[in-house]
Amino acid sequence: MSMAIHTERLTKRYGGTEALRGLDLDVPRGSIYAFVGPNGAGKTTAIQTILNLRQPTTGRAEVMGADSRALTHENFQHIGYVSENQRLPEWMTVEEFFDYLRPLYKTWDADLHAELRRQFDLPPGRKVKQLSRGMKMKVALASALVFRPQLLILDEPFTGLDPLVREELIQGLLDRAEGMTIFVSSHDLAEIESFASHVGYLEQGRLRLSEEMAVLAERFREVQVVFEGEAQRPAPWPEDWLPPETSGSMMRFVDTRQDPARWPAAFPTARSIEAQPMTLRAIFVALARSGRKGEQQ
Ligand SMILES: Nc1ncnc2c1ncn2[C@@H]1O[C@H](COP(=O)(O)OP(=O)(O)OP(=O)(O)O)[C@@H](O)[C@H]1O
Repeated sequence: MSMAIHTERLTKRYGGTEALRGLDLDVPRGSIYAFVGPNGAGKTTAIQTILNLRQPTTGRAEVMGADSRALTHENFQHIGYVSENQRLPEWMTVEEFFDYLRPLYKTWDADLHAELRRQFDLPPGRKVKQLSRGMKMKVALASALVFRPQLLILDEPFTGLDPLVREELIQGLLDRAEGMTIFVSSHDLAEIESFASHVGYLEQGRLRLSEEMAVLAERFREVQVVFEGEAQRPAPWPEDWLPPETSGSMMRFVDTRQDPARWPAAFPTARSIEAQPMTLRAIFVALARSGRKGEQQ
């Protein structure tokens, strides 16, 4: 079966800015795929191109087996999309908005609508423009879940929301996740780490890594080396170790292919070598820092 999302050498140029530079992305069906990366890495551009809201400069994308440039109303019956910048019809009440959407979807689920309304505590008679940011995101998410899409694409759904609202949104999402593919871009790494099955790290329009979250967590280790005297780095520095930070007799680096057997040979004058697992946030910071160093070289 095809991937939920598949892109091949996707590029997108805005004038002189290359937002996507040959993006090859595969999102397995049924996964909860976290799409992360520094500001300006191209996440929103990738999402908009995948959804045919923007045209690629070169390359192609497929969504649930269909070419992104040929997506029809029929395809969008199975694709939900919620974005941080989404505009909702401010002049409508919450209920009018749902009444407006209902006839557009064959798979609209009235029971699920009632359930979401209860779970998210949506005020049916309130005008959208009078809702708080968190409430608006709940309305947007409910409107994307209620027709039971096969693929749900979320672009920064948690930005600017308080921790309780985030928790409620995530719960609302996970309660309905079965059988669905969820592709979510976010900077809220602690939240993302708690529920994503896969992660892709985008850097300057290209994927630097894409894998199962558990594999990533197993692969990355922060290694701290304390030396007898001055810290000494091996030459050449291994390619799969991120650049070290050194202070006096101490060195810290990230081994991206956890391989403790190599450490003693690389640091013959070490007094101690200790390694720690890393959170997704720590992995992100290490990758972003090394990406920035790479840019400066
Ligand atoms: N409409 C546009 N016109 C010109 N440049 C754009 C446009 N939209 C995005 N860009 C540029 O393309 C690059 C990628 O932007 P994009 O918004 O896709 O990144 P992002 O990863 O979603 O960033 P963030 O995490 O900050 O939301 C950036 O350099 C941005 O300035």
